[in-house]
Amino acid sequence: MAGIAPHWNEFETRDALAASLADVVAEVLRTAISRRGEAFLAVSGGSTPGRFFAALSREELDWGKVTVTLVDERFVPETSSRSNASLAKANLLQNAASAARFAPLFHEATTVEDGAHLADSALKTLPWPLDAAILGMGGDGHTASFFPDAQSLDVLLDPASTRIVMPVHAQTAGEPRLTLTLPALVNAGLVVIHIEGAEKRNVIEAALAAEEPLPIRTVIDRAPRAAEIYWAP
Ligand SMILES: O=C1O[C@H](COP(=O)(O)O)[C@@H](O)[C@H](O)[C@H]1O
Repeated sequence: MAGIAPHWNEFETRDALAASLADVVAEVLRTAISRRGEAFLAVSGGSTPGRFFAALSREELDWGKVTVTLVDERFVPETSSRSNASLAKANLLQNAASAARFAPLFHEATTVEDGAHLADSALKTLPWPLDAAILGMGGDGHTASFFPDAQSLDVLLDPASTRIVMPVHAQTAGEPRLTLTLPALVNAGLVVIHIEGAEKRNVIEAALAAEEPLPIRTVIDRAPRAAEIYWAP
């Protein structure tokens, strides 16, 4: 199923991208606060969002009315260097944004399945839909934790899923993971795919051209509004 074509936003530098994306997301959060009294944002982990986090953390808005969660997480505690929660807390929930509430995906549990149930219940109490989902993408075409080799990928990408958080097992992912489901992500008011470098641009262009979609293509195709791709070399 081909969906709405994404909209490309291209920048000469990664700093320019970060500043522009931070301005856009801050405005989305301000508008949500004025419309419904609160705002809800999901961000990615990985190596890409650092500059964006730093710029967004300095935006002036009523951060006390903002809830921040993650699009995905490794099944590791915040003490791990691989924790996306610890990355977001150290880089986004700083400066003005230190007043925001953080809703983690990781919960102490014996299995990632139990942890995902705990996260699902906790996140169901939050003000859905997301106002903005800021996705990244790996060089293999995964986004959130929708890895091409994930077990039951079709369940994770089920547009009719009633789950918000699901466990993920994928050989290429390293440890087990937790991910927001496809509907939880694509129904955000703003869906951004933040990628940097020629290699990732090639991956996304190939995914958009290919017959057999990679997970990134499924997310783009299932978004009810055009996904916004933010790219810099
Ligand atoms: O595993 C992950 O990787 C992707 C991409 O990360 P990057 O280091 O290539 O920027 C990220 O979007 C995702 O949230 C993260 O868990």
